[in-house]
Amino acid sequence: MRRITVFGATGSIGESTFDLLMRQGGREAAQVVALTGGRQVARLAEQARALGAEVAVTAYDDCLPALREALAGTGIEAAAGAQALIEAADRPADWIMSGIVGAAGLVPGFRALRHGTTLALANKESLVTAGPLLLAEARAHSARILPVDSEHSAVFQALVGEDMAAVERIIITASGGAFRDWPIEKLAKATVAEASTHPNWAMGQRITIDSASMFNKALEVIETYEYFGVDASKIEVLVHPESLVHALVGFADGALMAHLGAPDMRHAIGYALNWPERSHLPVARLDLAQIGRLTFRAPDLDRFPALRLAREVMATGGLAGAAFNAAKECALDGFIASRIGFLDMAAVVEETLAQLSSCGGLGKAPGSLDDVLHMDAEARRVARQIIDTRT
Ligand SMILES: NC(=O)C1=CN([C@@H]2O[C@H](COP(=O)(O)OP(=O)(O)OC[C@H]3O[C@@H](n4cnc5c(N)ncnc54)[C@H](OP(=O)(O)O)[C@@H]3O)[C@@H](O)[C@H]2O)C=CC1
Ligand SMILES: CC(=O)[C@@H](O)[C@H](O)COP(=O)(O)O
Ligand SMILES: [Mn+2]
Repeated sequence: MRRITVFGATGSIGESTFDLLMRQGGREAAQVVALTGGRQVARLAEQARALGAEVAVTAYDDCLPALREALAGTGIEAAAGAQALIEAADRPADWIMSGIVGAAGLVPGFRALRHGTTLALANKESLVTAGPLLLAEARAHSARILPVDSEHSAVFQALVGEDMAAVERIIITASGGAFRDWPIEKLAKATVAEASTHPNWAMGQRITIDSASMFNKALEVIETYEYFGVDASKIEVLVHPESLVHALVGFADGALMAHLGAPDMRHAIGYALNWPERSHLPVARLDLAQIGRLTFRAPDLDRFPALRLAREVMATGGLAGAAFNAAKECALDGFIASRIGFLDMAAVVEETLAQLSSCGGLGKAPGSLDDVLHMDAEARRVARQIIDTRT
């Protein structure tokens, strides 16, 4: 039986993965090795029981007693903390979902690659912060990374059997998020509750707010750049409010291959789970006659400066992606805590990059994961200082 581990099992990606595993036969069809979560230990224990996992891991030490209690008498091991996440990554598995949110997902996923696993990568931050290192690690250990972010899964699918040399452009779509049509004056006063509602997708709060600020799309442009290895000038963002076309690939002969599907992450997760085959998935089928029309427009870089910053990050290269992501995570924390306003998030990230750039070293290629983690910590320190001066 295939051995499977899910990092971030209690989150939005994790729950969709859990749903598919259960539908595909649960413990009868797969040997579930490890399930990991954070504070939702009751749910983590429930999932571990349902799938007969070998071990359940919470990221937080103070959650361990509750997890142990919830798993008492089941024979399922309970563990906690950063080291336990690494040990979970070291348990041999054929397929691993990387579904932790934020840079916290980098180390466990990176570690799993050394065992030659197939890593289904939802955690876009891994590629943004350490793309070249991650891909090199996969190559070194004959491991495989399959993209799970909906746009990147769509591009991956459009590229099957194609020659990368014939790719003229990659277009990833953006819903435009909660504030697609808001004027800039209104954006300045946007609340956390308003930013936490996505027009089309049901996702975790952090990516939902990133979608509203377009930081999600900014991360995804860099993710495209790192994963598919195309020149930054070939990557375009297209606002598509319906979120039915997920990406398009343009070829040398002028053909545009589009990927369409319902806004349901079980498609991209299921594709990675069943790859290289396609199996039935419980996602809605599109009735295009009923839908009638699809709309597209160019993104507005004045209201959503994150997209402009992503271009600067790609031009700088090296450790700029790690700094960008870390500053963005701190700015997002600041917004969620109502310490800074919605538009301040981009200002904090831009200022952090400017300060780090003036110190030099932002464009230096990381020699190891330690270099990435060091830049991550440094960018958080600078971003927090900037947030402090604004509050
Ligand atoms: N949701 C979606 O549809 C999509 C998500 N993605 C990407 O997938 C990743 C997960 O997103 P999403 O599922 O929305 O996020 P959620 O916030 O819904 O879930 C995050 C998961 O990670 C756990 N977690 C949180 N913080 C930590 C930490 N510091 N260390 C270890 N585990 C932690 C959470 O545990 P707990 O909840 O128990 O505290 C939960 O299991 C992100 O990188 C996101 O960008 C990409 C495309 C679509
Ligand atoms: C489902 C998925 O892949 C998300 O990353 C999605 O792209 C978010 O929607 P936005 O297009 O609004 O950022
Ligand atoms: Mn996406």
